[in-house]
Amino acid sequence: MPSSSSLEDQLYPSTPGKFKIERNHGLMNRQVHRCFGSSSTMFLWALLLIASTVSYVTFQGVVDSGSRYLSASWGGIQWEKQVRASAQIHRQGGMSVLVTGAAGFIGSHVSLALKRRGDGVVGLDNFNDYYDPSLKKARKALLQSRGVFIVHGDLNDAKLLAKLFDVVAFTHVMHLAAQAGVRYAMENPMSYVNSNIAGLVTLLEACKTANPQPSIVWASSSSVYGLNEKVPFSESDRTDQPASLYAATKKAGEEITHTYNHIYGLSITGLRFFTVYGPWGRPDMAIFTFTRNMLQGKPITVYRGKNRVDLSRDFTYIDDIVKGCVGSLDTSGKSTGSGGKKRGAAPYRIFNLGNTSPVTVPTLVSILERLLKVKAKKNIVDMPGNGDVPFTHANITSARREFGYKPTTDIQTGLKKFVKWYLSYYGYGKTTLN
Ligand SMILES: O=C(O)[C@H]1O[C@H](OP(=O)(O)OP(=O)(O)OC[C@H]2O[C@@H](n3ccc(=O)[nH]c3=O)[C@H](O)[C@@H]2O)[C@H](O)[C@@H](O)[C@@H]1O
Repeated sequence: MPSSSSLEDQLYPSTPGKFKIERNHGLMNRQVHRCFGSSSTMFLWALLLIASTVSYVTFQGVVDSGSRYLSASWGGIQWEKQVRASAQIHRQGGMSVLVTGAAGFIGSHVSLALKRRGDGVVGLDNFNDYYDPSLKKARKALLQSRGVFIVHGDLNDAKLLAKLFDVVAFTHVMHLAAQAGVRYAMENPMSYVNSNIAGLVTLLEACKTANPQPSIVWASSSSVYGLNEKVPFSESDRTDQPASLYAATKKAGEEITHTYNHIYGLSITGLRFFTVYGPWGRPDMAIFTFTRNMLQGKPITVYRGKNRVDLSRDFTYIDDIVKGCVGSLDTSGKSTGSGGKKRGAAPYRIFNLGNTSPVTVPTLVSILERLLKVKAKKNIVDMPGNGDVPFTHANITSARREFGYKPTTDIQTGLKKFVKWYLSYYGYGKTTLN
């Protein structure tokens, strides 16, 4: 039978602030005695207290795990069935690919292309509101109609990633989830750190632990070339003078993936995309905002570089990028590690995926004017120092040599396809395109 002092010990364990506690002891003793009267009733009260504490803790546990399943949209038998069905391979020698950012612009296109040729595809996306999530939901519906299931979850959810690798032995990961946009990094820097650094590491940790380890192809960016002036940009050019935090996080991603390749034998391919555009594109990008504003009769802001030089971009059409992504996956080579241990050297590759024909922003606007039959109201302003670079231009020799990458869509053709999609998606009815 515990003495009253042992109960007091539980209430007031020995601490460095002993003097104060002893002072309170007397008071506590008096209160305890007033409440409990005799030592036997005190014991009963003690039992009751312990029992209620235990049942409270147990109840909290149930509530916690219950709320995780209630709030998380993943887990359960039905969910696992959907994941497995989506990952099913329907061609000989096919692969099962986890596509992160599958409800995004490039992710949705790559997912569809892989599924179309018979590969297994499972998407992962957190459907954040960096831009209108209804567009992401529409892409999701499209993918769902083609048999691609998108898991609603976050890259930083290590438990979810472990579960996914538990349910499916993915052969490849196409990592396209990221915080994109060069200028938004001034507004919300931490979102870049969360997605492009922390999220990337969480994913790599899951990949390194997975057995078998998948091969990883992931989205870097042309922005890593930063303030370089030598054109066209080659993969071996310096990438140590980024102009935005976005670019810095992508550059960091290249270093981080190198570490995982080196230590754990993960096969890694980084793709430096050059201003990708096309149907289902990103609403934060210039082609999208220009089109929207011009159709709504609103002005557009056209940035201009130093000495009134026009800015230019190596705008690359989505279908060409998809071919580059699929080519990278097909030639990625295997990861060598298992159980978190490296068993040999694995490929580490970086490729530019651009169009090789830069176009100035004013030229872009004039093509849109012709296609939309609208005269743009242009505000021409000096390029603010918020992350932009004056020009980009890709050298694609490496990607051509490794997997026959050869962009075939010029800006006129690509913009025509984009505008056609835009008009139909946003209900502008039938417009004949020139
Ligand atoms: O290639 C890349 O690495 C990057 O391409 C784009 O970045 P950016 O080239 O800046 O694409 P846009 O935001 O569409 O801008 C295209 C051009 O239009 C200009 N622009 C943009 C917005 C605007 O209001 N006015 C304007 O003149 C920009 O200065 C730039 O020269 C993407 O937003 C990045 O996520 C991607 O990583």
